[in-house]
Amino acid sequence: MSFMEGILKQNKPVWDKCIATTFVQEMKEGKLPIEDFKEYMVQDSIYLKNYARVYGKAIYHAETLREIQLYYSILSFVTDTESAIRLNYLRQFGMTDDDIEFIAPLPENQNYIDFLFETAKRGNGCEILMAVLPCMLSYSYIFRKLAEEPESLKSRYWDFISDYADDRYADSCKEWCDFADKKCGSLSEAEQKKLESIFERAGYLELDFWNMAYQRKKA
Ligand SMILES: Cc1ncc(C[n+]2csc(CCO)c2C)c(N)n1
Repeated sequence: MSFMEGILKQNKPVWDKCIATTFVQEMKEGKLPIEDFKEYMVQDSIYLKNYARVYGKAIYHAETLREIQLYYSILSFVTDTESAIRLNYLRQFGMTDDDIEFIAPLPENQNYIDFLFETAKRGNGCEILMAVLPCMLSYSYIFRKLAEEPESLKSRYWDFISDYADDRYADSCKEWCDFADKKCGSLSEAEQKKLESIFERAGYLELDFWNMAYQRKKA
């Protein structure tokens, strides 16, 4: 089993917990109140802007031109492709990316951003890669599972679900895993353990993010 295959296997339980959150289940069923989805979209816009900043440091640590090209292809996905549906929703809410600049991140979001920045500040290239990968890989895993369920097709959020469940997106995830295997797969066991713990930590922060809107409602 390759380094990344091992990591994916280890992290499936956390990603399944993400699927089981009230937020994700209600999104699949189409029952999620639009106000909750709005809060998620606004928070996610803040998150994505900060997520993109971490790639600056990843590129700084890059060892080859190929690596730089891979990082900026991911970055353009974050700021352009991924943005299309998000911007569409923001428009429906009467907002643009400029409005996002005035909104504060909720604590769960801030925690995740702090973790990304902390890893970017102190970590090496592999460590930074482990912090940013779960975000991409967990979404493909979660949304492909959702899209398999017929209920999702009828959900008002189907455009959002199908976007991340896309086959081309899954292919990109496979490429990013192959890259991570090449970059980090031959490190010492101690170093790989450290990378695994960073990846796992990011997975739990993803789970907190999914629980965020629901937590607020309960409070
Ligand atoms: C909290 C949070 N976590 C993950 C994603 C998903 N995501 C962020 S960047 C990216 C693709 C990079 O090519 C993907 C799939 C999100 N939107 N918000």
